Formats: sequence, C-alpha cells, structure tokens
Amino acid sequence: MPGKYKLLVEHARQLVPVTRSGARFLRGDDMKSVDVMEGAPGGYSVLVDSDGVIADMGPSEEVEQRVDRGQVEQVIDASGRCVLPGFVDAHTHPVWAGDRVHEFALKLAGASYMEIHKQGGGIHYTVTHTRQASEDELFQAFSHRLSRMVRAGTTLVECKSGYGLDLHNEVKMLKVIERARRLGLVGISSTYCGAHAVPIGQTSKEATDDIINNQLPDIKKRMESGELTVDNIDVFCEVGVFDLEQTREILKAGKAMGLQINFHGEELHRLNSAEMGAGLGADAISHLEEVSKTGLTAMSQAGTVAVILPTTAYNLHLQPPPVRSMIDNGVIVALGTDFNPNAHCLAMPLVMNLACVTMKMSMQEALVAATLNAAHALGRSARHGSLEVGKVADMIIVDAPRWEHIIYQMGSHDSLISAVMHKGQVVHSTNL
Ligand SMILES: N=CN[C@@H](CCC(=O)O)C(=O)O
Ligand SMILES: [Zn+2]
Repeated sequence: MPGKYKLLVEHARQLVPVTRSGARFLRGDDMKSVDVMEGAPGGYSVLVDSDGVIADMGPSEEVEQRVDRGQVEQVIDASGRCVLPGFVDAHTHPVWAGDRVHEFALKLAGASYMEIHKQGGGIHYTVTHTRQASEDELFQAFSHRLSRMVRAGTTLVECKSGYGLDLHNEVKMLKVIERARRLGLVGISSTYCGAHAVPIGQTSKEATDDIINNQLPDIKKRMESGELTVDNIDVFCEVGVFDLEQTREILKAGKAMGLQINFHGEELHRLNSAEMGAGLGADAISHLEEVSKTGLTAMSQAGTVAVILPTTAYNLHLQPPPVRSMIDNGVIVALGTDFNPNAHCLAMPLVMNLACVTMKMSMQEALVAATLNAAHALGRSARHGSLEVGKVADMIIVDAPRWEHIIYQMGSHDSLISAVMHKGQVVHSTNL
C-alpha cells in the first residue's frame, strides 16, 4: 500500500531552496541572494507527499516532530551533503542522428559556423541524418541523452524539434519528445522549431509559408486530439536563415494556437529581434550575443527571459552576451546547455561554471539562472525551479559540504551528484 509520503530526505548539511518567497523569477540584485538554510544541529529535511509535491521542509528536528515516519515510503540520509533544486535546462536540441565531430575539427581549423552551414553542413548535415533515422532510432539516442542529463542533475528540460524541417520529419521528432514526456524520467517542455533552417531547395519565403499554412495547422490538430503536447514555438532568426519579418509571422502564428514564444535571436547578427520578440510578448529569447541596449530595455520591460547559452559563445569564439548589463538592467536571465551537434554539452554544472568564468556571473546568479529563472523561461516556475512547500519535488543531493562545489568543480560533476529526484522519485542515485 502506498504511504502517505513518498520520500523524506533528512539531515542535509545545507538545504538550498533558492527562494521560499513564492517568486516566479529573480532579477537584478535579487539574483545575488540565494536562500541557503544551514546551521541547524540535526541538519535539514524535505518531506514529499504521494503526488511528488513538497509537503514540509526545514530543520530535521522540526520536520520529524511533524511527520509519522511509519507513513514514509523511503528515507534518504543526506548527512554532510547539500540538497538543491534539480537544474532546469532552458534550451536544448536533443533529438537527432549523425554527430558532427568532423565539423568540430573544421571549426578548430578556423571555419565559421555559417561557412559550414552555407556549404550544406551544420544543421543541414544533421537534417539529412535525422530524416533517414526511424522514430525508434531517434528515441533510443534521445533517451540515452536524457539519462545523461539526469545524471548531471537536470530534472526539467526544454526539447526542440528542428532537424526535420518538413511536416513528416518535424512531427516524427515531436512524437519522439512526446514519448519521453510520457515516460516521465524527467520533466519536458516541448518546442516546435520547424523554422530552424531553410530546407535545401526552398527559399525562406517558401519555408515560412509551409510552416504557417501546412505544418502549424497539422500540429495544432495533433495537439487537439491529444497525440502531441507542444509548449513553445521557436525560430532561428538570423541572416541567411529567417529574417525579422518571417520570424515575426511564424511566431505570431504559433502564439495564435496557444504556444509560448521562445526563439533564437541576435546570435551572429543584430536584427533587432529582441525588440520584436519583446513586442510580441515572447516568454524567452535565446543567445543574444549581439543584442542592443534598446533590445535589453524592451526585454526587461516585457519580462522576456534572456536564455544564455555559454557553450555556444565558447565553441564558436563569439563575443559573450552582455550578461552583466542584462542583470543590471533588470532582464530576467536563465541558462541552458544548448545541447546540439554543434555544442555537445549535456551538463548544467559545466554551463554554470562557464557562465561564471566567461560571462562574469556570480555563483548565486548562475544557480538562480539554472533553476527558478530557467523554469520561468518555460512558464513552469509556479511549480518548478525552487524548493518550496507545494512545489514539485525535483531535487538533487550534492556530495559536498557546500552547494558551490557543483559549480566550482569542473568536469567530474557526475561524481558529486549522489541522487536526482523527479517528483519525489529517485531517478538516479550513486554513492548514497
Ligand atoms: N543557432 C541555432 N541553433 C543551434 C545550433 C544547432 C545546430 O548547429 O545544429 C544553437 O542554438 O546553437
Ligand atoms: Zn539552439
């Protein structure tokens, strides 16, 4: 018989809720004040109910007076360790076949991202291989990647389509994402990114028309029938891909069918897509290496989240986005791995380290950006991104005396993560 409580994690040296204020996001100086509970002699506990929701939390001595242990299915002793919210990865391209390790070599030898793309490589290379792959093959590769993300502490991840580009193959990718969503190893926010590149043989105008008049209506029907859940609409707004007006029209069509706007903007060229996206009420814009001051002001006023992807600037030797200026101007900043065949990174701890070192974020700011603010970018921060009574029990146990070790230690973060819990269920554990 199931107990009243699914899980009790007890005696943590540090409990890091990030916030207990009910805030949906933190910006400006508020990003510096991460809520950390420490100092109680018996450590700290989190109690999870049978629905996977946090029922109680606080000093272990107090929580344990309030709970009947006989009603708890599983108890984990976190003595000497830290409990944090699971990481939220706000931007990934995780469904594809055909790696691009050969292109990594080309880039190291000096080729630019767009030079490779224009020669039919880059996204086009991945599209060719993804179109050839079956749904099952894509699902196997995707599942393996998701389990590696979980081992690195991710409990909610945004997953894009975008290597199909035609209706059949985009739907194939969305079905793969849907299968994983239903399996429930990790929380998923699904994004239709049919406008990720202009298919070879089409103009960007033809591709825009196909997306608006053919692909989106079909996807809408599949959403209405319950076959697919799609949360966000995305476009790669870039010179040589989709221009500002085409991006606007695609995003508006997605918004009209209830999708959240969450797109790629201002990465390699400044097209004023930050201003355009803020004007449309975009939930989030990713990259922003080339964003202008007026773009930042517009995003700050609209509450559009800046999703920062440190792996991209690092890999492509781009000028990093102006994160300090974003934070100083009240833009809500989130982080994502940007996992894709160009940026083969599945781990938010490494992303936080890069954000601190290459973009001058503090560790507190990076943690907020990788949890609460990333959940907000996906419209999920009412239930995810911090440890608060009533929120989903997505959390990790870090085998270190202070939470900052998960950012400070480079590369071997998996060995620091003793357990990952999604909805109060242990989905990964080692060394417990
Ligand atoms: N910039 C566009 N999309 C991806 C790269 C995808 C790819 O190269 O396959 C990004 O966010 O970095
Ligand atoms: Zn991307």
